[in-house]
Amino acid sequence: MATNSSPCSSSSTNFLPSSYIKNEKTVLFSRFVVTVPRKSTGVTQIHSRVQGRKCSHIKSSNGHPLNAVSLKDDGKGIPVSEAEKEESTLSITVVGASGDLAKKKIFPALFALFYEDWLPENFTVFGYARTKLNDEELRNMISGTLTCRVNQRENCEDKMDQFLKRCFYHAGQYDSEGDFSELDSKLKEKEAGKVSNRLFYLSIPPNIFVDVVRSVGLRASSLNGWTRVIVEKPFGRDSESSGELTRCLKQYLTEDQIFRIDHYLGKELVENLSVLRFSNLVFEPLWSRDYIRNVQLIFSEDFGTEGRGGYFDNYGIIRDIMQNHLLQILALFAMETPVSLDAEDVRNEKVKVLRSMKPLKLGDVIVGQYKGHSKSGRSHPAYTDDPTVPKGSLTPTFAAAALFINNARWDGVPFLMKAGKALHTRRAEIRVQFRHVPGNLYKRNFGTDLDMATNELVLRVQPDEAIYLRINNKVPGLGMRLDRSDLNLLYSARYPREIPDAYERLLFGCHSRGEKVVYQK
Ligand SMILES: NC(=O)C1=CN([C@@H]2O[C@H](COP(=O)(O)OP(=O)(O)OC[C@H]3O[C@@H](n4cnc5c(N)ncnc54)[C@H](OP(=O)(O)O)[C@@H]3O)[C@@H](O)[C@H]2O)C=CC1
Ligand SMILES: O=C1O[C@H](COP(=O)(O)O)[C@@H](O)[C@H](O)[C@H]1O
Repeated sequence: MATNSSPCSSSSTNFLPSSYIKNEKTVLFSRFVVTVPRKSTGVTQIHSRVQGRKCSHIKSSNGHPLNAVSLKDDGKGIPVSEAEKEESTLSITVVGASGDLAKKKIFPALFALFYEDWLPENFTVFGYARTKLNDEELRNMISGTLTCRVNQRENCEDKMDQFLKRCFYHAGQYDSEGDFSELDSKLKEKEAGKVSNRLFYLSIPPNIFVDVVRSVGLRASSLNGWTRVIVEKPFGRDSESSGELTRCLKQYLTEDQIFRIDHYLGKELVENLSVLRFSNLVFEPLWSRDYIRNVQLIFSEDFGTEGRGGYFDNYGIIRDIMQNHLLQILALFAMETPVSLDAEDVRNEKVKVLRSMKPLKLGDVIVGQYKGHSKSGRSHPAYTDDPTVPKGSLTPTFAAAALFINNARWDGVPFLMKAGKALHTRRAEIRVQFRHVPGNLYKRNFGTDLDMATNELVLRVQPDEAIYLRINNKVPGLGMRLDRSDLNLLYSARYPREIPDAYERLLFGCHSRGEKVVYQK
């Protein structure tokens, strides 16, 4: 078992299986969400007017703006003036730049932010990993994954060239302070004496998080601006290992510098969940056990681990998808109305939901693992055929679970989570099934299957983002035939603009804390 006195090295991180929900709180910084441990510095939002525009600054409870916190000032923070902001630089280092997430999501998201002018004037992107590459090789590697918005292709090539010229690479070991010192020198060169803000995205396996944070903290943090580190999941395997990881990270960073993100909370439809519920009178009165029969949270992918087995096999689908992405959605869905949209208020309501949850029983869970099969002349390998998966592995790649919230609003309503890899389709949905109409006058028209006639509200998170409500209506004509139809808000029809990727929202939030978003509207 991990103890307070154990050393914070990767090899000492002892992961034990069980739930690790209880130790965490979720903070919503206006446009994105991070989880922080319970005793973290609180945040509050204050409003002021800058140049005639209303804007929000998020302040830490120590009274300083969070965006002024520098590692070297021990987390106490130094206020940054507007003039200093003009003169500041932003350096974004993608640690693990050679990996799957970096190539698929992080570099493309950074390019999209640049394309849309959401990055500051002075910025530099660095890739860091062990793989030996030079700047040009990094640029070649990522250029294939950068895409322009479908509806905004003008100057796309130019913009890509401009972006790639700002991308550099440094090869190094994750536990080498010397290698991070060299990175620091390269960063300083690009920052050219300006106030330097540094963002490190840890796109690496979790067993090396602490090594990197130590090296960053000791050798590559900013001396005159802020330093922030973004980590996604898995943030430990259970309560103890999650706490241990926090303790280790906090030896080198203050809480304000650690951004624990969940990229599902950056998805457009997940952001819209609260808007739908709290800004439309029609839904909130129905949002309880009185009207809702069950809630389904569904994640499926039509591809397998495909070389990510080394990571996946240690975690399985429950820790990869359910404990974080689906549980965050569940908490947002089920929470009471927060006092305000401020981070702390939303987080507090979500924590109450998690604390009211009935511990999951083995009998309420099923697990499975995908097998190989052939379809239309193509063969699809089994999970254990993946060379990165240990032979004979029993790690689940599919799970379904019924969860219950023991509170006045949700008592007895099953929240059904289903998640799987290598299934038939790729989709993520929230499906809300309502109760039957009591004494339904039209039941004869529906036949025996009353379930067919119940209303359903669906938030299709991806692909083809949509919100639709299944209702019953009369088929036009002299007879009385009923039909089921969808009142459908299909995003591609209503909003022809491409929807930003979740990582764009999160990366933007981490470097700006949403200030530009607030300025704009
Ligand atoms: N892929 C995804 O869709 C998502 C991933 N994540 C999280 O992001 C992080 C990165 O994921 P992903 O890119 O898929 O991971 P990868 O397995 O692709 O690893 C990223 C890089 O880390 C280095 N690396 C890999 N294994 C080791 C090791 N055992 N020891 C030291 N370095 C290693 C490699 O770089 P090099 O050898 O060049 O040093 C590799 O290119 C993980 O924490 C993952 O859980 C979160 C959400 C989604
Ligand atoms: O966190 C993860 O998410 C991806 C799926 O993300 P999406 O945004 O493409 O839906 C999943 O493939 C991966 O296993 C998991 O680690």
